[in-house]
Amino acid sequence: MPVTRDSVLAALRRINLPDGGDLVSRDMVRALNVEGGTVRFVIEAANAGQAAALEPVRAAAQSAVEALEGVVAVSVVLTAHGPAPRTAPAKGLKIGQHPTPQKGPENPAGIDRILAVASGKGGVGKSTVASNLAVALARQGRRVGLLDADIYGPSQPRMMGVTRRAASPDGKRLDPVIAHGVKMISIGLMMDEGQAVIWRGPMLMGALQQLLGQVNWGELDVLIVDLPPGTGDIQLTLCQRTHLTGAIVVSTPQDVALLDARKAIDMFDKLKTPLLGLIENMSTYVCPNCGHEAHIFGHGGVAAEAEKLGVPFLGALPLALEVRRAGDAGRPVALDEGPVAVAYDQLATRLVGGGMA
Ligand SMILES: Nc1ncnc2c1ncn2[C@@H]1O[C@H](COP(=O)(O)OP(=O)(O)OP(=O)(O)O)[C@@H](O)[C@H]1O
Repeated sequence: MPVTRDSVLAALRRINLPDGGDLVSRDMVRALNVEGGTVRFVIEAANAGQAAALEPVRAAAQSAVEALEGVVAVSVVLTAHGPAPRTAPAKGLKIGQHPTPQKGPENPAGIDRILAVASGKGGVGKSTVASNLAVALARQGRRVGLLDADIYGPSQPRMMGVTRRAASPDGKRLDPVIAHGVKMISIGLMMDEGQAVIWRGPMLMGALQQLLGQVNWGELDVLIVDLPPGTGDIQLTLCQRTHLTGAIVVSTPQDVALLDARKAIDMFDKLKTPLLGLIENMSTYVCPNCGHEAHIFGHGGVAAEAEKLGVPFLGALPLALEVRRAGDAGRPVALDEGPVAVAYDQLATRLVGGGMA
């Protein structure tokens, strides 16, 4: 018998909440979607504190739905309706200082690999790729960190759906926040939205050094670093102060983006950082209404460039409305099913298979 919306709701009515009522009577089930044997829904708590306490309820809801006849896969996400209370970093820890001397390149203890996601030009989807790749790797069971090194324009808090501040229990080191199974840190977790960072190069370099070394990353298989666009101080600091496993360069197929991508590639070459490959983002657009395929920014230019340079072409990612929506909603598209999620899963598989993540 195929599973229906009603049978899912009936199962959820049997999940009681610690403070009375059940998930349905308390109106906490959102975005219930039943497609074939796949069931997805969101449990929406009133605030982040309640959401944290409801993890056992989420697990019980997942098991109850999985047990229904006809169910093949279940995805249950716990979110908070309101923003979490902002806790300022403890006194004594200030991000933003001049760099401290370092003997040579070194990786923070416990981090096996560091991958940089870079682009020459802004707005080509580098942060989108970084967050989705992080999530796709975490879904494959890798222990993943995500460092938002775009100090002037941090976008990972929004893309990963984090509104709380990073805490520093001892005033010396920061705890990363955990979102969608990924440990994340960003200067955006220490500032109010709309507040600007106005630092010169040395301060940026010092801040990056802190975000790498003064964060309780724990054991990570891979740390993904979302770089700012271009070829500036942050890129230089990362390449010179760590042993980077390698860099992935994201570009759209447009000539003007490729021109800048070439500069980023040249920079990694000069800094002796291995280039793991190129990704073509916003490659094709398939109209959801008529199925017509359009190439808004061109198509195939990045693959051709990769061939010319003799570096791997890691894949083409479509221009899709759900990618933008998912980024804005703080829930990377790679968390769900669908063609874009499959593309990210394949990219993650390729990197894991090659020992790069
Ligand atoms: N494949 C895609 N399909 C649809 N929208 C996309 C896609 N990739 C990125 N976007 C959207 O394009 C915008 C820019 O993407 P993103 O912030 O990832 O680019 P960026 O290269 O990191 O930019 P910046 O230079 O600001 O760091 C975002 O709104 C994002 O949601």
